[in-house]
Amino acid sequence: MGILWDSLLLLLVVVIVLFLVRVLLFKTGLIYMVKKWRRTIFDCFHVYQFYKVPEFNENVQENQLYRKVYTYLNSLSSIENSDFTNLFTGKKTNEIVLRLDRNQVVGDEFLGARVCWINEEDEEDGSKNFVLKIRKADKRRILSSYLQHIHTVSDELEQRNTELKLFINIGIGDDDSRKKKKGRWRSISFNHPCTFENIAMETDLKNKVKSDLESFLKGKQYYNRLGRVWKRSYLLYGPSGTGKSSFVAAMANFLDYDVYDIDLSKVEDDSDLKMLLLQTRSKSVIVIEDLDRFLSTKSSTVTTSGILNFTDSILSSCAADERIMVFTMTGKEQIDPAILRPGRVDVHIHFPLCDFTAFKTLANNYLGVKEHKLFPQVEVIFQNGASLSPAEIGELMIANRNSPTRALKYVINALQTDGDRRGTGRRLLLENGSRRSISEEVAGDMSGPLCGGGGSSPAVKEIRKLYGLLRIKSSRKSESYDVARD
Ligand SMILES: Nc1ncnc2c1ncn2[C@@H]1O[C@H](COP(=O)(O)OP(=O)(O)OP(=O)(O)O)[C@@H](O)[C@H]1O
Ligand SMILES: [Mg+2]
Repeated sequence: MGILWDSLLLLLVVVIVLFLVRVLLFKTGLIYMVKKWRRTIFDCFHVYQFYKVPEFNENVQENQLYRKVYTYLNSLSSIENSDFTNLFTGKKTNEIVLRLDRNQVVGDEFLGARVCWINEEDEEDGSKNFVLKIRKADKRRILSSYLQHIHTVSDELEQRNTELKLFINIGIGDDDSRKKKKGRWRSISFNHPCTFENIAMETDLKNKVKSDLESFLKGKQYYNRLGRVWKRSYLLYGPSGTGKSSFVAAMANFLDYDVYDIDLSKVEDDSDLKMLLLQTRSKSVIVIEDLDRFLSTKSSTVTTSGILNFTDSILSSCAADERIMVFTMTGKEQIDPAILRPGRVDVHIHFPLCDFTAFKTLANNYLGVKEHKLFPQVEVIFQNGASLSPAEIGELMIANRNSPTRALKYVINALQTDGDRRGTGRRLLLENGSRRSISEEVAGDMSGPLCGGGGSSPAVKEIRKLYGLLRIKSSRKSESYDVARD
């Protein structure tokens, strides 16, 4: 009897002690330490194999697998259990996304096997790798199907994530760029709202460009059969403020392509330009803005032949395909014809100053006005040869959007005082070397929201800042669309 009581008492004591230990472990967080020790002890009885997935290959070209692993790991719920995780706001309101921090470990399970990923980042040269740690005993059984699984999941996630990216190149001398292993492109989300519908442009021309882009998208086999790289190049030329950059954004949105905006002033030399091209991804629009201005600068380090090689040398066949290249410039007269020859630049699109049709599109888009009693007057002014850029007209309309009549009066005034590019007005302006900008003129003459302090409103300043005082005369009669060759 006494032994029975003793045993029961002992059992009770053991249960109480176990309960207290459990409370202690869970309340204090000691449990995590215990788990860690247990894992370390188990690790001693296993042989592991490591696989490294570097961000770039030896030519600093992006490793596609790295991007897939990145997408996959950041979708795992176990990322929460990593010791250090970054929190970012997501695309939706109140959404928070988790991102693995550098040199952190995240665990995963596949077909009953446990694997680990380490997000390695070298502090010295900035190179990044994912390292997969897998038991040798499991390797043969799961490795290839696990990698396949990562491919499938990340492809699905990427398809769901329709966010486009804008890449900009940084200079060799910029902050951490000496750490060459990080590559030269930096990206941000590309949220430009411009679509072809927003652009005031001949409908016919717009449709031609759209169908050209559509047939490009479907043309993989066709290009392959011809033995040509699957890419297409466009030249957008015309005066400032006529919508060239907006058109590039509309193209990217139409195609669902990322945009690579090459800042030539940050390019060291021709071979640097080649490296930048090699580091671009497929399904992208590669833009070089204001090419004419850059090539006319004597001090530029990138040469015409560098641009030629960039557009169609053997090198371009080594870079990712399914690319659109776009060059913008004010006029193509000064450009070496070799750069613009068919094959290098397939389509030339002229962006003229506003005509009456474009003006009506702008009035509809900006003011919601399809017809107005002032339209005939505006039409006559355009017929007499006056014109402004869509940007200038658009700014006046935005600033007066609450009153279409006032907006149209401003536009009429601006066209009359400043729009005659062929008249004496322009010559005088050039001779004097200075003048009041259109908006200042308008503000001085008319009442309205723009009038505060003789044209010092933000809209006026903006126009002046953006488009300068002297603009280049454009030939409005030129053929707008010219498919150079395909
Ligand atoms: N054809 C157009 N249709 C609608 N909006 C336009 C058009 N052209 C210009 N705009 C408006 O004017 C502004 C400036 O246009 P954008 O920057 O595209 O001109 P740009 O031709 O690239 O000028 P620049 O040669 O100075 O770079 C944009 O906000 C755009 O909305
Ligand atoms: Mg532009």
